[in-house]
Amino acid sequence: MVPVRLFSASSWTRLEGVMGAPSTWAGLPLGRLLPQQAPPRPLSTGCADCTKHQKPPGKKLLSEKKLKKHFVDHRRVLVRGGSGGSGMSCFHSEPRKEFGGPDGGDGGSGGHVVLRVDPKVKSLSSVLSHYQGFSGEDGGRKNCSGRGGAVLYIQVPMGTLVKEGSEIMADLSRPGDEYIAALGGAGGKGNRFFLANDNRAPVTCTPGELGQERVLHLELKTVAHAGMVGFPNAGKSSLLRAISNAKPAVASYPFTTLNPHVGIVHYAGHQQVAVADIPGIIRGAHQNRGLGLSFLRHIERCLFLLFVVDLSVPEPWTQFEHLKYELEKYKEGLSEKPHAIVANKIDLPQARAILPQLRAQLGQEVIALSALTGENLEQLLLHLKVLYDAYMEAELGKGCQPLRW
Ligand SMILES: Nc1nc2c(ncn2[C@@H]2O[C@H](COP(=O)(O)OP(=O)(O)OP(=O)(O)O)[C@@H](O)[C@H]2O)c(=O)[nH]1
Ligand SMILES: [Mg+2]
Repeated sequence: MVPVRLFSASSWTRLEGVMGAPSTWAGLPLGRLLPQQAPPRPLSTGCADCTKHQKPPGKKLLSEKKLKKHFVDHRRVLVRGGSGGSGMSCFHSEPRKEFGGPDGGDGGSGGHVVLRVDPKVKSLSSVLSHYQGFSGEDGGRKNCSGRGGAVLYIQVPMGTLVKEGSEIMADLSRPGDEYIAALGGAGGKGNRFFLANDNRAPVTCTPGELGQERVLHLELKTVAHAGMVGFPNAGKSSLLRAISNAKPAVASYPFTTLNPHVGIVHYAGHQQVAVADIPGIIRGAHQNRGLGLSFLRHIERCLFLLFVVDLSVPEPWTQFEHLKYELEKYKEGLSEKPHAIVANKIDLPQARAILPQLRAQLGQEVIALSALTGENLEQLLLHLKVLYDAYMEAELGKGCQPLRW
């Protein structure tokens, strides 16, 4: 199947801002927008006119370093369910009705605290360190039960792993997934509850229970269909920019990308493949060299991998071997995932010369392309679709619900 659009596709990137607004309107010089000599005003007219000449508001693109501050992939959270309301102790009172009997209502139960996946949330930065659920209301007279506490939802990004101690409690990897982080306490009983044949006028009522209290560790592991793995400067971010409209920073120095970015590639029939740009890996990353292990876990969740090799270096095939080695050292079998090898920077003259040698060394299909000029990007997009279709088929064959974007 042929992709609908090659260079433009809707996407989301981690907390990335909207492109900056143009500095002048419609290319007009500022002098033409503002009168040369403003006529004297008889009265102050506020800013209604001045605002016309102000720059239209627009969000600035966040730099990768600022983005790093916003991108949080670990959080320790103390969650406490809401307390139950207390039961009531009172007696029915009505004119000319003696001994009306106990009519104290039960307290409402406390609200749960629930973690819920919101696809719009991209990092754990919005998750606070402490949550207290809503308490239930106390019971009332005339057998009225107290209102139960509302559920408190904490929105988390897709791919959040919930751990208690070292035990994994939940893996929230699909939109709408929920996990009850803390149960609300049960409401207390009113004195009506204690009415019995041998006790016609109980005064006993019980207080509501406290909500459950837990300390949870939330860990974000990016979920995408394809993960781009490569050395720094291999051109991963440039490639993601070329195939989707995600806008990760591109620069000629290593470790430009500090957080994973996800872009969406659109195909015919509203099919969307999510591709993640993972920060560069170097030799010894599993020993925490370079950016180390902190982001290798983002690769774990990707369903298939795109190894991006830089054709401008003298022996590009060693890059592929080192990448595989690092992945294996991090987690056994990680490099065995379905993958494609992408050789970038084919536009450079030395790259064309070295390509046959790379193919011979690897003995596998290599997609040679240029993220800069757009040469041969179609082959990558077609291959991506083949990998995606194979995954969908396998999941549907197993009776599982495949990950759709
Ligand atoms: N000639 C040429 N240069 C490229 C190509 N793709 C990327 N580059 C350049 O290579 C440099 C690194 O590109 P990036 O996309 O930032 O590389 P990266 O793999 O994301 O790097 P890190 O974020 O540091 O891991 C930039 O100067 C790009 O302009 C290409 O196809 N041809
Ligand atoms: Mg990058």
